[in-house]
Amino acid sequence: MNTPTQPAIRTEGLTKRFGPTLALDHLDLEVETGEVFGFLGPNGAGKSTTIRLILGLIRPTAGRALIFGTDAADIVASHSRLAHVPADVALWPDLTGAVVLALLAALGPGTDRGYRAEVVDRFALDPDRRCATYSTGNRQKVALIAAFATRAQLLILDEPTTGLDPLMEQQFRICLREATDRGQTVFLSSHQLAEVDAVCDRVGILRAGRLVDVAGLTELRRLRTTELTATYAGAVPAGLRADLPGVEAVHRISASTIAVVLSGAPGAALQQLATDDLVAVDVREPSLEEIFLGYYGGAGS
Ligand SMILES: Nc1ncnc2c1ncn2[C@@H]1O[C@H](COP(=O)(O)OP(=O)(O)OP(=O)(O)O)[C@@H](O)[C@H]1O
Repeated sequence: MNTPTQPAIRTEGLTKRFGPTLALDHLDLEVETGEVFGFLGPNGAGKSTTIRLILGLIRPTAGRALIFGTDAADIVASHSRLAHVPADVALWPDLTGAVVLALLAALGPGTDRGYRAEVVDRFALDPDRRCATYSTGNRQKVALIAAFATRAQLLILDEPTTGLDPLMEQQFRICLREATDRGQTVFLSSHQLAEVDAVCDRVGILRAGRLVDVAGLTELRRLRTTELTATYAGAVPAGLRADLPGVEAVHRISASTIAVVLSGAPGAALQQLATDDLVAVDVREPSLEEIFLGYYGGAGS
């Protein structure tokens, strides 16, 4: 049974090789119960491979994945605790949305039918239509509704909002919040940084099959670079203050203004700047997008 000490997901040296391709390389990851964990990475980084391993759809080359302490290879036991939305939702074309929802409810770990009806309304899904007539976004809605209506302890969502319009994305966020309020854990793979920024507690960043970082969003921002613009009462000093602690780059913006990129915490540099004859200082945190470009830039995926 589930005990509070077991993480929702734990991977230990999880590795998958497809012939010559090392899709996932010794992934060690823990997703705590109750958190919304964002799983990010560029195309081909190994996100879907990780999810398929966690779901027991493919077998690891090495290592293992545990769902609340149960090996992912024990499909029946691990799937009694999770619900899943795949990146490409395929539905039975001749069944209506309503019939598919009933079918998925019968397969899953238990469904709250009242809540499901509410979510069908919120997502403005017409459940009486045949799935063959649904757009990509509508198929995604069916899978999302089915997952959100379960009381599964873990929701695994692979790129869940790619086909949704902004209004529906908003509904998605509401459902997600309600799920976490109920104590459900969410593992969310996404390319959409704004979404991750809005909903995730922590993120794991995957690149070329390797985990490059796991951090809380605030921590991630703080640990990366800070952009600082300093305007002097007179001309900027010779040397453009490239001697400040943590300086990565300095640019002259005008005769009296410099832009400084700092790595790490900006406190020490700010202290030194305090002795300069400044008329204005602007400190800007990098956006999530800039942070990820920093991670993804260079060697590619
Ligand atoms: N069945 C397979 N056979 C061979 N190679 C595969 C297979 N599945 C995935 N790969 C390779 O493994 C690597 C990781 O792919 P994966 O689909 O996990 O990436 P991803 O991060 O989900 O990418 P995307 O964001 O594009 O969905 C890629 O190089 C991919 O080509």
